[in-house]
Order: sequence, then C-alpha cells, then structure tokens
Amino acid sequence: MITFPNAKINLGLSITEKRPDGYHNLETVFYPVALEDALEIHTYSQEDKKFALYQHGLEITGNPEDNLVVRAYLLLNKEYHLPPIEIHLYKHIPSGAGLGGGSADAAFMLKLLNEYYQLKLTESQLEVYAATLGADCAFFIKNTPTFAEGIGNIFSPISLSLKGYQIAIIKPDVFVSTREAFSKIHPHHPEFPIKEVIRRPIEEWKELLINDFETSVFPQHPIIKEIKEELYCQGAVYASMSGSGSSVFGLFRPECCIPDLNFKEGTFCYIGKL
Ligand SMILES: C[C@](O)(CO)[C@H](O)COP(=O)(O)OP(=O)(O)OC[C@H]1O[C@@H](n2ccc(N)nc2=O)[C@H](O)[C@@H]1O
Ligand SMILES: Nc1ncnc2c1ncn2[C@@H]1O[C@H](COP(=O)(O)OP(=O)(O)OP(=O)(O)O)[C@@H](O)[C@H]1O
Repeated sequence: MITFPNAKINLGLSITEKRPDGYHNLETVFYPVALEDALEIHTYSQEDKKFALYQHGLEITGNPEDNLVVRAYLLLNKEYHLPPIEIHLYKHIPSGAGLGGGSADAAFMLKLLNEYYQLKLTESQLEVYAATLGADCAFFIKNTPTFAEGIGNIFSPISLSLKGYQIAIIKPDVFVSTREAFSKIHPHHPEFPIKEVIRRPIEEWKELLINDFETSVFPQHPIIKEIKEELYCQGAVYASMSGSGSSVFGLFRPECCIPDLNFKEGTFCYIGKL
C-alpha cells in the first residue's frame, strides 16, 4: 500500500514563551502543500527482521532505526504487535527545510498502518500517537489549514483557502538545526496576532505576517534573506521563510506567470499550485 506524505508551510510563526520543559510555545498557521514524498509498505516475508527500510531520492542523515517512519511503526507495533514490514521511502521533500518532511512521513506512516492492518484507530487517537513523534507531527493527521498553538500541537481549524495561488519553494544548500534556531529566539507576543492577520487580504500579509525565526536565521545565513527578496522581486504577493528554515516560499497570484527562477547550483526549487 502506498501513500504520499506532503510538506507544510508556516504562514506566520510567533515564538511566544519559553517553557520550563525547554520547549517553546508558539503560534502559527500550518498550510499543506502538494510537495510530496512517497511511502510504501508491504508485509515482510522474511520474519527474522522486524523491518527493512529502503530509502530513495534525497538523502536523510541518521540511522535507519531513527527514521521517523520506523519510529512510527515501532510505536504502533508496541501496542498492536504488527507483522514485520518492508518500507520504501522516496524522499522528495528536503530535510532541515522547515517543511515538516520528517513529521509528515511519520504521521502518514501511522495512517497507512492503521488502514493496512485495519487497526480502527480514530483521527484523535492517531493525533495522540503523532504528537509523541514530533512537535508538529499531529498536524499531518487531518492535514488541513490549521491554527496551531502550544508547542505546535494544539489545533483549531481555520477557514482559509489559497486555492489557485501558485507557490515557489526554494531551499538553499544550508542546513538550519531547529533546536539551535529555537535557542537563539527571544520569545515575545506578536504585535499583530497571526489569527487576525490571516483573515486580512493577502496583500497586507507582507507587512503584518512575521516569522520570528527570520530575525535570528537571516544574519547567520544571508542567502536565505536574499532568496526571500528575490521572490518579492519576481512578483510574489507574500514571501517568508518556513518554520525554522532554511526554505523560503513565495505565493504568487493565480494569473501570475512565475519567471524562471535562477538560483545557485545545489538550490532546491519547487513550483506548484495550492
Ligand atoms: C518550528 C516548526 O517547524 C514550526 O512548524 C516546528 O515547531 C518544529 O517542529 P519539529 O521539527 O517537529 O520539532 P521537534 O523535532 O519536535 O523538536 C526539535 C527541537 O526544537 C525545539 N522545539 C521544538 C518545538 C517547540 N515548540 N519548541 C522547541 O523548543 C526543541 O529543542 C526540540 O528538541
Ligand atoms: N523520514 C524522515 N524524513 C526526513 N528527516 C527525517 C526522517 N526521519 C528522521 N529524520 C531526521 O529529522 C531531521 C529533520 O527533518 P524534517 O524534514 O522533519 O525537518 P524540518 O524540515 O526542519 O521540518 P520542521 O518544519 O518539522 O522543523 C532530519 O535532519 C533527519 O535527521
């Protein structure tokens, strides 16, 4: 059985408080984007091993046992004693990009196992499992535009449709560690609350919708700022870094003809429709 975990972008990201457990409270809007990995599972015929992971496409750092698809499988296996499985993961979403690729894979693995082995878990139960695998992982269970708070795990649905808009996602060849990016933040409540800004016309977002990580990440990696500026030069109605970087997205009007975007070799570029 196969599934296609998709990326997310953050529309605004305010880091509001540091918590006693070291994590941070934040406010953001998660919006799904059709930039997808492919994830396929089969029951494994050789029963001497619990799982075999075959990776294709973009490289993922770390051991196979630490891969979030494996961690998702082992999590459900602990409770439901699943058969051994063979996993094929084709990575197309770059890692360390703020696009939630690893979290998406984990959440889609939970949904896939639920369906393949008819575990009959509800969406709420899947969200609880997902939350243990990553701060923004549970978003990918419903995978619809969502206002998130807490550590990125308390959700309320929002009525926001960017259908028809075009999106460009550009990731330079630099890696931003999410943990390190959080450690450089001075938490504060935003002047313009994201939940309110998002209801305003998209033309106003440029001035009002802010990703707090840009302040600390841009000086360290000026190339990310340059990409954002270039997207505005090319006609984006709104552009921002996603999550803790290093990717930047630009939203373009449905009728806009996105020109050829020429960035340095090694830069990841995706152009699609919302
Ligand atoms: C920044 C975002 O991309 C916004 O969408 C996400 O909140 C990041 O979520 P994620 O990649 O799933 O993050 P995790 O893998 O759970 O956490 C990585 C590290 O980031 C820090 N972290 C993460 C989320 C959060 N709300 N506060 C934090 O301080 C913690 O040091 C943690 O060890
Ligand atoms: N299936 C997976 N896909 C990508 N990364 C994975 C996966 N499993 C484990 N990882 C590890 O997780 C790290 C972060 O990956 P991910 O793509 O989720 O980060 P991100 O782009 O920073 O997203 P986020 O918006 O959640 O911060 C990678 O460096 C990698 O070591």
